[in-house]
Amino acid sequence: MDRALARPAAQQPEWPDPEAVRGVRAVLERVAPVVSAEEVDRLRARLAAVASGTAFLLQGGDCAETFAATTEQSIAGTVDTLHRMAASLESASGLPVVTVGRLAGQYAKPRSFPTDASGLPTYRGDIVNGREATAEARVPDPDRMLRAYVNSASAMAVVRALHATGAFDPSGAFFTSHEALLLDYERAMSRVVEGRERGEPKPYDLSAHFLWIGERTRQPGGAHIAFAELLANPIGVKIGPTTTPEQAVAYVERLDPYDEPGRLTLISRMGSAEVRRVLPPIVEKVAASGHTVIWQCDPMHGNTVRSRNGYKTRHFDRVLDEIRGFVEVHRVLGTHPGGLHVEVTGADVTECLGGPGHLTAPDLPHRYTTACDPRLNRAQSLELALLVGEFLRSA
Ligand SMILES: O=C[C@H](O)[C@H](O)COP(=O)(O)O
Ligand SMILES: C=C(OP(=O)(O)O)C(=O)O
Repeated sequence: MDRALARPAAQQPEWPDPEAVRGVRAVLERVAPVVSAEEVDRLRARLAAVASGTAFLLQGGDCAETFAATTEQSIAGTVDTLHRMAASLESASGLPVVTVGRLAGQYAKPRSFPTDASGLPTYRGDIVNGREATAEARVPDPDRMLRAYVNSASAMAVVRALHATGAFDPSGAFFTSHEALLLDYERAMSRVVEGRERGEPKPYDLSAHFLWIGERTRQPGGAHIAFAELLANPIGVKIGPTTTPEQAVAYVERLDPYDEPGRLTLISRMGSAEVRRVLPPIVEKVAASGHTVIWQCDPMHGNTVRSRNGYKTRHFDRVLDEIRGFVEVHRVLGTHPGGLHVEVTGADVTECLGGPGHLTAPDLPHRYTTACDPRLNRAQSLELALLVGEFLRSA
């Protein structure tokens, strides 16, 4: 693992005190994991069905969880929203839905610029620095990794308790995920587990069941892909509009060398204007490679715009249109439009435009609380699931 992690790693904080980072890593290397290897294996088995076309994957939650907002109420709101979305998708498509939260660990954010509009170092998620606009808050603090671990473990305990009460269908097993971005944290949460995975001991990143590599850190020569290559977890890779079919095949060959359905999810986030043009040659070339990946649509990250009153936002109609394009592409090519990856919350926020409340730019300031990118609110999320269910039924 050390060799993989010695490669260039994009989007890492410049910790002021490397010795303190080593100390925190040493603590995290000994803590009880957030999830278990058995649960990770169970998710892989469920994802194998998605890859082979007999199930659907719904993944969603906050863009950036924050320590302050990791409350029982907010977790329950997100979990409930995802379960309701899953129920709509399941009844429309006739396929069982595997539900994976972007929660209990989604604390690190890749950013477009190293500084923000006021010239301060950018906020990189609560696991790295503080959101407050002061130079002091923005200094990367390795102790935040300990707080992220504690919050993730307590969020996971809330998730388990919610499911234990019988409030949700017990067959709708709930798994967790986040972007494997902050390598100091992810490596420290990895544990070599004996006797699994072809009988060989293999590292599991037990900070979550499913980890993905983001659009900004998927460089083939970089540390993130090399790290993911070593893990037994199911892995996702975000692929944006600059991805070539050859690059997609290279990811598949490296990250799924034994062609194990459920191991790799390619998460396309092309934007509604590009999906119908860019995705088909990628899908064709990957299909021709003989590997069975999960094709998942992230209709959020390619459709971000700035509103005229200065808010980062996304329009419900563009989000929906990217999903429609994604489903159309797969229907034409005979592949399975296997999943949806969305930024959603159970709260009644005003961050994305359109949808059932017909939100417009002047509505955005009312309840714009995201720590990074805009999320669909509960009503928008449920409407989206209903409409996507219709595409899946009629396609
Ligand atoms: O969630 C995705 C990225 O972290 C986010 O879009 C980056 O946002 P920025 O362009 O404001 O840095
Ligand atoms: C950063 C993210 O997306 P992307 O890597 O696709 O930009 C994300 O999903 O939080």
